[in-house]
Amino acid sequence: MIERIRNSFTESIQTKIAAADVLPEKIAKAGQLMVNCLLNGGKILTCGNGGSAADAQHFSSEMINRFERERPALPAIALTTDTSTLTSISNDYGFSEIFSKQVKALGHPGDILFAFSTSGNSSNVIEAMRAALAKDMLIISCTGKDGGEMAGLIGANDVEIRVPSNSTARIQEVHLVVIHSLCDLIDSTLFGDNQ
Ligand SMILES: O=C(CO)[C@@H](O)[C@H](O)[C@H](O)[C@H](O)COP(=O)(O)O
Ligand SMILES: [Zn+2]
Repeated sequence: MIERIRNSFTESIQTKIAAADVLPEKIAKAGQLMVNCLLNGGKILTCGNGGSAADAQHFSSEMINRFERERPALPAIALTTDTSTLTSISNDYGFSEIFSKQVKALGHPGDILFAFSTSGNSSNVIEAMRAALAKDMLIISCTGKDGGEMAGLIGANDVEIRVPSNSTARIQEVHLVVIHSLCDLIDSTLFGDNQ
């Protein structure tokens, strides 16, 4: 038991070290896109399944409420939380449309879709990306493994932040660091260096 626990910590640390080598430029570009979006009056829509749904909500709550300092509320919407909307879309159309219908309803040109999927192959997240493209929104994706089908939907102005790992759990653990890095970039760029 103790050895298994130690292995989880070691693997998580090693994945984060590998990610620190390859992801900073992608995260910096994503942070700049988010800052530009917010300065232009846009908002950020987030989505994902399971642990990635929690990640989507984690990010939007830090935008709407706060991260590490007092500052104005920032506009973000997690598309994972309205059970009436989620169940009715699933029931009437199908699970793969639960996010895309919300993107069609709420998304505007210049808004950002922040999409989480460790495999890059969740159909509802893929459909959300397609809906965002049709709305002239930008896409920032947090993925892992080989990027899946989502990787093929990323355009020149979008950003894919792909964690170099094949483990869903380890990928999710790095996604949380990415979320907090983005919050820090947004706050420091918009409201000054707090360090
Ligand atoms: O949190 C975990 C595993 O750590 C799971 O709940 C996981 O999020 C679910 O299996 C998701 O459905 C996986 O979807 P995805 O990351 O491949 O898009
Ligand atoms: Zn998990």
